[in-house]
Amino acid sequence: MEKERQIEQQRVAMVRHEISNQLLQAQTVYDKAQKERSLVEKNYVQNARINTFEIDDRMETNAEIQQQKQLVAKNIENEQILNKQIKELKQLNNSPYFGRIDIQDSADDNETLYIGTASLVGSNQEFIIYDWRAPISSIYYNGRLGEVEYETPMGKQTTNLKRKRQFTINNGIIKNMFDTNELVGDEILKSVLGEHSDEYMHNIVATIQKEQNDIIRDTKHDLLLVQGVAGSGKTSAILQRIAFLLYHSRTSLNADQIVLFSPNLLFSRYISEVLPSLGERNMRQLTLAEFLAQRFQGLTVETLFERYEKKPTLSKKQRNIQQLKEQASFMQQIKDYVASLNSKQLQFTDIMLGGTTIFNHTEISEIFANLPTTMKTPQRFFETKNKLIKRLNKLVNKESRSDWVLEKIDILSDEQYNAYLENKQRGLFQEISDEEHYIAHQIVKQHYAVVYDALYNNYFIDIYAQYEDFLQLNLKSALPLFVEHLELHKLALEDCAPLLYLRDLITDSGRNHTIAHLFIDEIQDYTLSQLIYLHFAFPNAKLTLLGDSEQALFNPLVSNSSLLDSLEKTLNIKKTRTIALNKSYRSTTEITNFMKSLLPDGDKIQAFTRSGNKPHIVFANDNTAAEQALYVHIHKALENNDQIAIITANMQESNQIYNKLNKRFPTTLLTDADRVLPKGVIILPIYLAKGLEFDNVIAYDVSSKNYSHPSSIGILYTICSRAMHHLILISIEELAPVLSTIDPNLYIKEQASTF
Ligand SMILES: Nc1ncnc2c1ncn2[C@@H]1O[C@H](COP(=O)(O)OP(=O)(O)OP(=O)(O)O)[C@@H](O)[C@H]1O
Repeated sequence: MEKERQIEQQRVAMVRHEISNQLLQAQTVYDKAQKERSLVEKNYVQNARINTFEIDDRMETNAEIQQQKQLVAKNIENEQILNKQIKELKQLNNSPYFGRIDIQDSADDNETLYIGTASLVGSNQEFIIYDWRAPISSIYYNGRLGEVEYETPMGKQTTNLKRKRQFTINNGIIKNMFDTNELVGDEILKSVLGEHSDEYMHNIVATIQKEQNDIIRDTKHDLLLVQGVAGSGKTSAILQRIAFLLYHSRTSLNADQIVLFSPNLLFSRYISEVLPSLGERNMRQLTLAEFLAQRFQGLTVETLFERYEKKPTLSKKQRNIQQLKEQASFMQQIKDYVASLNSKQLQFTDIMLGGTTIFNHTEISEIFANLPTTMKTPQRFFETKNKLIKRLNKLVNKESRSDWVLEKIDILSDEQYNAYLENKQRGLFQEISDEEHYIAHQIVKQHYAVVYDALYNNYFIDIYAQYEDFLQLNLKSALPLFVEHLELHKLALEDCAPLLYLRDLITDSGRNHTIAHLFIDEIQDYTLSQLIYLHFAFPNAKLTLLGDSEQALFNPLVSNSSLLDSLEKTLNIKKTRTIALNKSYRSTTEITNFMKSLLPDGDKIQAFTRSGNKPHIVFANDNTAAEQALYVHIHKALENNDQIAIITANMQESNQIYNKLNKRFPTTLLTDADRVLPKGVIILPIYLAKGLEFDNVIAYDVSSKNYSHPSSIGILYTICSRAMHHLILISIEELAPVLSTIDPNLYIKEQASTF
């Protein structure tokens, strides 16, 4: 093998030499392109300044400026392509590839292929490195030695896989090299997983596992539901999937057409480096709270976290109402309600400017009522809007002749006058009166801009009053609380999806047809009504939904099959596929075995063989003893590590611990507005730790006081599954029932000393 290693090392050197050459060339072209652009830009600024008094000159200048503008845009595009190329080459220079496959199509047709994060083509058009996303590269992830199949644009192909080799190359030096018959050899994976947690998630391109590869390369389904146990690589796989899709459909898909809903802002930042590390631009990323806040400006929308914090205080009646609003049937009721709306029911509202009513709600209502009843509500609404805009245009025309406007023109400075002319050059009008009329029109249009805005944005319907009407007819008991919230400019989370659905169905707006892929992480935290709305809001998007029903913090636990069943029925999607990931990679075997024993059906979870310490359960008789144990474990962890996460059931607990710790340690209490995970001691409630992982985790306090309800098992499981290497649970007085039933061999029992 040593000889082989030398040969491979020589090849790495040869490839790096080629990369350096290409890098130099690309850099030269890039520098040239940049110089050219700045020259064109300079020219453009000078031309734009040219005196434009003579009409002929002006027209010529305009054409020239347009041409230069296009030139600049083209140059920028070129530069972006070159920039991407340079980045890819730099990355390849450090680690040109991670895999090699030797294949044999026929007896005398042997081929050796190297696989890396991007492809590298030599001067004779030969592939020195294959991109991991190329069809042939899938053999590396999928095939055992022998006859293997792979998909190509021309259909299935078969070949004979003779050898599979894995590398870890750093700075051009082969650190590790294995020949393997495993799907992807455990050795390299083990060493990757043994590393410390990082501020940013890493890509898994070199060690993608077969089931993950299925998720990544699926292009046949419109709904892909990934149900994976904690730490099974769901998030990692979908980020790789995004990179794959961008490559697979590179002529028709760009990163702006992909939206990922992530559970919180910390997570958004945590995963933000994965796509760039694969040479791709990041998709659009947002949390549900951000999405809703954008749509309900002026109101304070309850977040999932606020709701979680107040859950214990809700009455049974409130909880029932909440659940009703979150079901698919409620959204169907909204749909039926809109379909059967009559003109009298529509809650039109006055459009005002300053203190003056421009359109009165009765006038709007009459316009709507006079439209043919054969038209559907959204069509009638649209026609009403058109008529209102026409009336406003008429008003603007009429008003532009009024005295106040003419007086205003008289006192305009040259600068203001030109600003009103916008792109229209002085003198393009035949008569001076035409120019003045144009200016007058502009002035009045500006005066009525807010009214135009209100019409375009459909503000002539009071959607909240409409929802009240709907509740009055369909769920009367929910009305008082909704009204009470609204008076305080607040909106409960469960009302958001139905309200948006109602608004969009009536106004035929709010939908984004350009999004081609919608990814939702932590799907178990979404209600059916939210999913129905998101599917409606992004009608052309294929869905990739991933979650772990066991990590349901906010909603009742739903099994995989019933979730898929409801999604298929309610979203009406035909081509669906579910993929289960049962192997957990994040934590050591000991931690995985511990956390799986918390679940009734935890047996399905397989631990990846990476050994470490058993978790500790610390039993404390009182608060003082628990705090002492906490200090000791923090000290110990910080000796070898620069970060430790203390995860609690809720914010109140986090707050209390923070007050105790912040004088002793560099401590940060995280909130839902935080994006950065600092070093030192970090304290956070479990919902903010979603999707994240830490070397060291302390779960505080795991007593029955916090975790006696059966639904809290999911919370404990989620907390424990955040730990990669070390897990400590501290309990005060009576241990949570679920923990007291765990096999004592799975953890180390520790008694906190009382001082
Ligand atoms: N094929 C793989 N190669 C290397 N590392 C992997 C692989 N799959 C998963 N991992 C690692 O395992 C850890 C967990 O992965 P990830 O966060 O994607 O899992 P998840 O299923 O989304 O977890 P959770 O639902 O618990 O938040 C990460 O550190 C990730 O890098």
